[in-house]
Amino acid sequence: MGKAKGKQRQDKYYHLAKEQGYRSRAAFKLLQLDARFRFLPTARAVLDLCAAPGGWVQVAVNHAPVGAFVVGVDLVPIRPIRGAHSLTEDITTSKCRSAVRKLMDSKGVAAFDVVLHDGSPNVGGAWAQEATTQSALVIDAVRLATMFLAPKGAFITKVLRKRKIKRQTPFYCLLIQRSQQKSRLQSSGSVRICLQN
Ligand SMILES: C[S@@+](CC[C@H](N)C(=O)[O-])C[C@H]1O[C@@H](n2cnc3c(N)ncnc32)[C@H](O)[C@@H]1O
Repeated sequence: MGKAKGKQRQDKYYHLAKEQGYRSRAAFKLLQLDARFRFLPTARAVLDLCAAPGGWVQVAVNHAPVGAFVVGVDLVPIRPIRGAHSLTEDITTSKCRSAVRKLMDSKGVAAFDVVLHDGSPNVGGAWAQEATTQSALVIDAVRLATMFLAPKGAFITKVLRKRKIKRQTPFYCLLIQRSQQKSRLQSSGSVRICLQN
């Protein structure tokens, strides 16, 4: 079964996003995660990987402290969001890593307190192919998180899980980086977020 399109996508969260000025219904997934884990209110620097059209970036700007350094990265350009920076880059490339580092250096930022990843491959089609490509993106996001996350920082990623009816269900897990071993990420819990009517 393919992804819902057009009117089928216009559920409660689609309308709420329109009402509240969010660019995507995905914004409510991050709002639910933050309501549960409270990682944004103390985040002075947030990196959002695969961020277009920018719903999560909007949530990060609204819920992180005023003046926080918020960066969204995507293959496609993100329309400007007040209080955020954006990079048009492929997160699987070293060019992207260099661009993020350059922007951090220009602002005197040493690490991100929160790294977010809501990436989905830009391909329609077979579930297995989409899930495999999405898993590869998660690995690239973990690599970037390992590189850029501050000690005790939070990394949030989307992982697709297959349901009985063969549709993908986004599944988000929260990982916290260990403070004593900066290069290791330790899972501190996971949560499944489904936006339902
Ligand atoms: C579900 S959307 C993200 C929605 C976003 N969290 C929001 O709230 O607006 C998934 C995004 O992943 C991006 N993407 C897929 N592969 C990518 C890659 N290799 N590098 C950067 N972005 C990628 C797509 O361009 C798409 O914009």
